[in-house]
Amino acid sequence: MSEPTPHDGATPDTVTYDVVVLGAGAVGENAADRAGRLGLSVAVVEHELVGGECSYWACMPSKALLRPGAVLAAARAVPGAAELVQGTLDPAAVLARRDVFTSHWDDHGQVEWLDSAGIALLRGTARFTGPKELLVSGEGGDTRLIARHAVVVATGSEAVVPPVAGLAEAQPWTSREATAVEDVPARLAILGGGVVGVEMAVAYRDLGAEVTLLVRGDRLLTAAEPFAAEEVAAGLRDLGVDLRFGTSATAVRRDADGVHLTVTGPQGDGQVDADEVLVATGRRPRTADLGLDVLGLDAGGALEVDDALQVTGVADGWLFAVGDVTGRTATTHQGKYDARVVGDVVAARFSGEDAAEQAAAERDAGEWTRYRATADHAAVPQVVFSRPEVAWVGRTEQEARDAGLQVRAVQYAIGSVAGASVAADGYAGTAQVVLDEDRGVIVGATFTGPDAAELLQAATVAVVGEVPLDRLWHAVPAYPTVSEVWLRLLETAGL
Ligand SMILES: Cc1cc2nc3c(=O)[nH]c(=O)nc-3n(C[C@H](O)[C@H](O)[C@H](O)COP(=O)(O)OP(=O)(O)OC[C@H]3O[C@@H](n4cnc5c(N)ncnc54)[C@H](O)[C@@H]3O)c2cc1C
Ligand SMILES: NC(=O)c1ccc[n+]([C@@H]2O[C@H](COP(=O)([O-])OP(=O)(O)OC[C@H]3O[C@@H](n4cnc5c(N)ncnc54)[C@H](O)[C@@H]3O)[C@@H](O)[C@H]2O)c1
Repeated sequence: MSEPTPHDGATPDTVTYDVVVLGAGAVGENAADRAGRLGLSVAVVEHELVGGECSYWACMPSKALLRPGAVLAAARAVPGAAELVQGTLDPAAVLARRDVFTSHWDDHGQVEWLDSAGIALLRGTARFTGPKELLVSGEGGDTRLIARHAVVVATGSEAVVPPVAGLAEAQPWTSREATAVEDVPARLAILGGGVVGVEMAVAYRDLGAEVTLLVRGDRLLTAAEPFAAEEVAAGLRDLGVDLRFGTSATAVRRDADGVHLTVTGPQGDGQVDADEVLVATGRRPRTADLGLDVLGLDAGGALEVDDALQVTGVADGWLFAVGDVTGRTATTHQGKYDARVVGDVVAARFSGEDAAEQAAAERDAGEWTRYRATADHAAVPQVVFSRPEVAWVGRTEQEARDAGLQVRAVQYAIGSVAGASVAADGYAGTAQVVLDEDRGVIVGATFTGPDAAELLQAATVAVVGEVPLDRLWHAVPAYPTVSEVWLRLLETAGL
């Protein structure tokens, strides 16, 4: 391994590493790990908790909040078990289990992992002072940090609070407060019908809150198939969520009785009263304070990258970016995929003689090689852990048509397969594949229903592998499983 060294002739608090990763979220951690595998020295800089948003305020705590309600619903759908499941969730026990998943917001375990992987950790806030040069401001003072070869920016994203009169002053929740809650409010108002709004509406209904979900458009989850969004809307209403489409908050005020939202919608103007208001109106890349202007880049914007995750418009090929900060991926799994790619690219390009073969392979790399993040364009999986769950991969029918593909969408009611009827009485869910008629392959798939997420990987393999339908016909699903829907989809498609 090439050792980190004090910078020649510089002050003692200047350190140099081959590769510097900014941000130790799930994505930065993965990039750092792979970049170091061929011997480069790697440091990550982190100013909050090692593990980032996903571990402490996003994926893990939100799924820990959602899982108990899903289990309860599953038990209630099976007579014999249903009779034993009485009452509602125990919020204190749900939150206690959530606290275990967040390690009580202590990053000790993740720091140990960094250490075991040979990655140095610098605690503090990083800011560029020039190409490959950063200032890290931490509790112990400032450190000049030099990257010998490459910098990978993985600083993530943060919630946007829209400019609604009085909203910021009313101290709204973002996803951070919603996932780290200690006392469940009796009434929660949510702004935004995207993934965060939908998941938190389910979680807080499960925890016993009255939930009002305000959606300015006419549908939920705009990236999903319209039929899936409609099923989620019906599911929220069944749970007792007050779901209002075409409704915006125009002013917000907090007083001793809680928060009061002035809203305008199809029924005219009105007021929604709640104890807390959750803003779930999207996120922006964390680049505002990174000093990007010294590199000639726009502060506050996403860092645009190519398929090798190299930032476009920066000379000499030393700057890379991955994860939410790129605006290219918005999930942990896809960000980590890009992180594996960027780590391999950096290791191959900069490890010198130790990696001559890899360097040549990387130089000549094309689509679907380990050095190019091709799946980001064609096969991104997404799961919304709502009730019903929604899982999709690849293109929606409309996206495929917009891309000029000749497609046909084929649907099947999942509840009609034997495995689903065993899994739950009244299993409600839909499977759809989008078929490219010219090539005879699947370019997109969507599943709704209990545990729909677990149907997704088979679809992802089919899309990434561009498996011809007449070969897929030979992939026989076991009986009686929910996956049998694959056979029914192919039969419906005419095989
Ligand atoms: C409520 C919620 C639920 C979600 N659920 C899921 C899910 O179930 N599945 C899924 O795949 N995705 C989910 N996501 C998305 C997922 O959380 C993000 O895609 C993922 O966290 C992005 O990882 P990242 O490493 O790019 O950024 P982050 O996790 O935000 O990490 C960036 C790190 O950089 C640090 N940092 C920033 N600036 C600096 C600086 N200047 N100096 C030093 N350190 C800095 C930050 O402190 C942070 O630790 C969810 C998001 C939300 C909000
Ligand atoms: N299960 C998962 O994978 C998961 C879970 C949660 C979040 N995430 C990720 O986190 C990201 C952020 O989620 P999100 O739900 O905040 O964003 P989003 O972009 O999914 O949804 C934001 C919603 O807010 C609406 N909106 C925007 N501005 C508004 C305004 N001024 N007033 C009213 N409504 C407004 C939008 O129309 C949209 O419906 C997503 O990209 C998602 O991929 C993933």
